[in-house]
Amino acid sequence: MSYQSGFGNTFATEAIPGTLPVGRNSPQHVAHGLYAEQLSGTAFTAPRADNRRSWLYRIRPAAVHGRFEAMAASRFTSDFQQVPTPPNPLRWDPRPLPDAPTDFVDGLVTMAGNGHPDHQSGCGIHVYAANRSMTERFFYDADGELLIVPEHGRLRLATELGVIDLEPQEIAVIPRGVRFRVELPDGVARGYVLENFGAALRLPDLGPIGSNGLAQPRDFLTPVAAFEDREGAFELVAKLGGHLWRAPIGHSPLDVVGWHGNLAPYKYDLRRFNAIGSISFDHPDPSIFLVLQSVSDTPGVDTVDFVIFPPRILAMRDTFRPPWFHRNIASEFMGLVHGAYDAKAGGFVPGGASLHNCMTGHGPDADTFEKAIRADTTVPHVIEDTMAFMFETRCLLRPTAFALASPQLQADYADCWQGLRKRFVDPGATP
Ligand SMILES: O=C(O)Cc1cc(O)ccc1O
Ligand SMILES: [Fe+2]
Repeated sequence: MSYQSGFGNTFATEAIPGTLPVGRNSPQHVAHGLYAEQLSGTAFTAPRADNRRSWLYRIRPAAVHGRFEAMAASRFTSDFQQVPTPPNPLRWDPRPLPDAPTDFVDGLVTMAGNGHPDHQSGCGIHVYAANRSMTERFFYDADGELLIVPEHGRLRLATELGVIDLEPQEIAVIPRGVRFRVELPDGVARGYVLENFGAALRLPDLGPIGSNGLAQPRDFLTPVAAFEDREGAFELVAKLGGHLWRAPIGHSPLDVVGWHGNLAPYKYDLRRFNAIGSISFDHPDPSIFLVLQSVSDTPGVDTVDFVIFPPRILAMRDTFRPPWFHRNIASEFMGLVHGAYDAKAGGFVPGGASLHNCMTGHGPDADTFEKAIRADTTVPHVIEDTMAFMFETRCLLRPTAFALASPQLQADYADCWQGLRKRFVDPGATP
């Protein structure tokens, strides 16, 4: 498997030499009898720094397929108004792996979200559990870009623009509209998906951190061109306007022999993240762990942030080192892909999830608190074997009816704080 390195770079790649036209995009005749097709991911007139588009040279244009018919209502949805959103902290155990044959698309269920794809704002948060590779079936999401976070089992993402091999602790991003299928090299797979309806994810500015640190551009990998020349009775599934549609297609749409441009899928190994933290005192805001952001029209207030909590060393002295108790305007959906999370002694396990919505009080559980106030903060504490993440949103994250009725929802989650006894000693009170 080979990749091209760099975030948002303009790439040029061909699986057959001489495929790409030189000095132009759409010659009268494309090499090898291919069709030229542009895929644009931003408005044609978007500023150059934001503008994303690629030119695809393919065996058949994307328009060659049968008529789309609506699929039955699915648990993979953009309907976030199904039920009122409770202010309770919510936490889920991992979803069991399926017994019945289930591919990646069938295995997607929506946990929460906000906004709507019609308005290009907000996001859907989904989890997948699958046990069957897609072979005769292809998918694209016109509603949003997909950030895939595997937790269990590897994925092979065969996309129009090339093949990405992905394992837990890595992530992949598939741009809006790019067709792909998902193979499961381990036979089973489970993980999380962020469907970003807003502006394409980008690397944050680093401000005073300087020109290096956090996720570094060269660690983002985009596949080289790879194509399939396959014919058969296949199916193309699309998500548009919050609904799933299916059309018959007589060939593999992964038939792009060469492409150039800056709109392309990519992967990133979260273990490459260069964590920055406090080396004096106090626990910093989690924005120091920002990997990718979808900026909104309000400066500094993102539609959605992808944040990770990677292995790191806590050196802060005379400090309560775990995350503080807090209430935020932002809403926080968390998942765990490896190990344990330092704010929760138990109950939050790989494949599980939690949701702390706007202004819902939360923080370290009672056990973590007790340990942290006893810790010797003159010595560094090495946090190893961990990889938690957060999808943090500007707007309320509304759980679906499915998520709230799920048998994996932990009825007793809020109990983890109820043992935080009163410690107050009023110095003015008579003993
Ligand atoms: O709630 C959480 O565990 C996520 C989180 C971590 C942190 O270090 C600071 C704030 C925050 O919301
Ligand atoms: Fe939080």
